[in-house]
Amino acid sequence: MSKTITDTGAAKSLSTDNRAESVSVSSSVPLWREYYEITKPRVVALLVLTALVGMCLALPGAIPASIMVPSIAGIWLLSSASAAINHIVDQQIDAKMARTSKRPLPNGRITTNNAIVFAAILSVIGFTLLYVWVNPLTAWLTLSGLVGYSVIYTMYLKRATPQNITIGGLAGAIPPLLGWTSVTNEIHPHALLLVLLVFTWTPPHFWALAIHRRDDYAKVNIPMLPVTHGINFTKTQILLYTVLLFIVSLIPYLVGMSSWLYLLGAVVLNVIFLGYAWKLKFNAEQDTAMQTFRFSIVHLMLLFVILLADHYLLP
Ligand code: HEM
Ligand SMILES: CC(C)=CCC/C(C)=C/CC/C(C)=C/COP(=O)(O)OP(=O)(O)O
Repeated sequence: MSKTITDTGAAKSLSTDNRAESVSVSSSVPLWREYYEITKPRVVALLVLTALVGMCLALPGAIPASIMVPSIAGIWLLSSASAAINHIVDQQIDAKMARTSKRPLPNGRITTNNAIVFAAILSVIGFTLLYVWVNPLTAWLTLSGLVGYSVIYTMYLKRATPQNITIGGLAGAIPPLLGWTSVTNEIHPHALLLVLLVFTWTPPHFWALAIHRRDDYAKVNIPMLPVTHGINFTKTQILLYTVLLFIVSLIPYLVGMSSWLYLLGAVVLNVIFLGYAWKLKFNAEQDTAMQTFRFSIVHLMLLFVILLADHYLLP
């Protein structure tokens, strides 16, 4: 893991599985950082935040550390493993897309075999932590998230249908339920509501980026919505999903799960999101799609932080 390698343009053109061994490349980036990178750390951090909030909302008081620590670690490890598998499966298309061409696998800085071993180790440790120290329900549900993302979405849906991310989005939406089942061992309707929130948020989150990166996806024949149905149609879908997200965001207040603080936060965040989606559809500038994508991340993060604040400040 301590081997240092260099990144020259030559590495990019190699196409065998032994790229990292066969090329002498140098990079200022240590190897552990390359492994860290294939876990999609920032995506997984937000996923874990939603799991943490799901966990905290399941009980009125504090969560015992004996459950919280193995649960968060297990969800983190299995999500990271699924991201690493996504990097392994997608390395050929990643090599051809501008956004992803510098990733460690297409660049040969990590070999396929080493990435497989890495993902397997993370998976086994993560699953064991959840199964032994949390509960089997959470372990199996988290594993279904891994299979949903790295097998069903990445290997099949992504290449098969422009609805890939609406269906595949379920895997990314499941963490709040995982947090909840960690402490209660049951599937509660309120946890499913949190899943629905992330599920409805995913299409505007991703399609905003897909508009910006449309040509990348077209180049590698990935049937993302802007490629198959055009940019205008995608913008309409984004706008409709942000309206739907607005409505879904009100439900936690309407069913008495959260109180006025959450309602206030949800309304403000969704008005802003709707504003971005409106601008994207009717008055877009060069950077509006990327601004919408970036705001989607802030939106989900703040929405879940506010859910948490509401839960503890206004019990
Ligand atoms: C099928 C569902 C999803 C798709 C297709 C998707 C797609 C993407 C893509 C393509 C990127 C850009 C990554 C990059 O440039 O490296 C991204 C970034 C991001 N996504 Fe998603 N996403 C999905 C679900 C989620 C979920 C459920 C979360 C969290 C709860 C999430 C959080 C993030 C974050 C935080 C980033 C920014 C990462 C960074 O700055 O490096 N995404 N997403
Ligand atoms: C166990 C569990 C809960 C798993 C969580 C699944 C997970 C990590 C979801 C993240 C979704 C995501 C970033 C999709 C993008 O994949 P992409 O291949 O379309 O994007 P890319 O081109 O950037 O690789």
